[in-house]
Amino acid sequence: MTTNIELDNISYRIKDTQILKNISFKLSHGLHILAGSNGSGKTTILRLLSTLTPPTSGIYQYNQISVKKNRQIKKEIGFMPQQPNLYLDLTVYQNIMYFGLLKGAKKKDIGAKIDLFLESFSILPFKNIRVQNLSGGIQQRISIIISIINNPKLLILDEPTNNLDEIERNRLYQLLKSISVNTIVIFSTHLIDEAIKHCDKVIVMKDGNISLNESIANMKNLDIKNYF
Ligand SMILES: Nc1ncnc2c1ncn2[C@@H]1O[C@H](COP(=O)(O)OP(=O)(O)OP(=O)(O)O)[C@@H](O)[C@H]1O
Repeated sequence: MTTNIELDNISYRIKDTQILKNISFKLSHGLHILAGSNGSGKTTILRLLSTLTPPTSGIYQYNQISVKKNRQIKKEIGFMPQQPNLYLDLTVYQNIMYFGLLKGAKKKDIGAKIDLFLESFSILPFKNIRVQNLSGGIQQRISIIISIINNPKLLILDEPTNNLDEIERNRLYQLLKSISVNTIVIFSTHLIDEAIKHCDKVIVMKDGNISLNESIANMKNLDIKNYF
């Protein structure tokens, strides 16, 4: 079955501050960019999609089932947070294995894929190094690998292009594009002009609302910057 998600009238408030305002949209497979200026609500909506943050009101459905009633879906979601959240005293291999097992992947499947992923992100030599000895950029790449190691049906990445050079970013876009053939992939980025060339759909947030939700094919006469 093709995965789909639907947000219906989702709001999120912290004390008296309304951060997300009555957001509704549907997503199915494909590569989606989430854009918007600083503070527009991108991280908040991505955390909500990942189920880490529950909405204050509204309904979030995953394959027509409320996520509140279906804890199993957490295993079908891959999430890369804006700041890597790794065990610093474990090695790269141990971190990926630990989080992969937590997400329900099998040890032998993780073992079979790990070197390929490390190689494709140019970090294979660091496989057995403790994370505390590695730069933020390398930790970022480990965090991307962790988000995809369990073959998620919904893959969410918060600013995955941070700390990556142009070659690595292009490799990432290709990887996400190939995953998105049968997976919902959504990522936030500030590199709109570059990322838009690789994506199927763009969602723009402005002040906690969705100001644009459009397929790239229909964007020809639209200037995305007008929606920021
Ligand atoms: N814990 C909090 N308490 C109060 N306000 C918050 C809290 N977390 C986020 N906000 C506010 O919610 C709004 C949305 O924040 P969010 O981090 O989702 O934006 P963003 O689009 O991801 O920004 P950036 O591009 O800078 O990462 C901002 O105005 C932010 O200040």
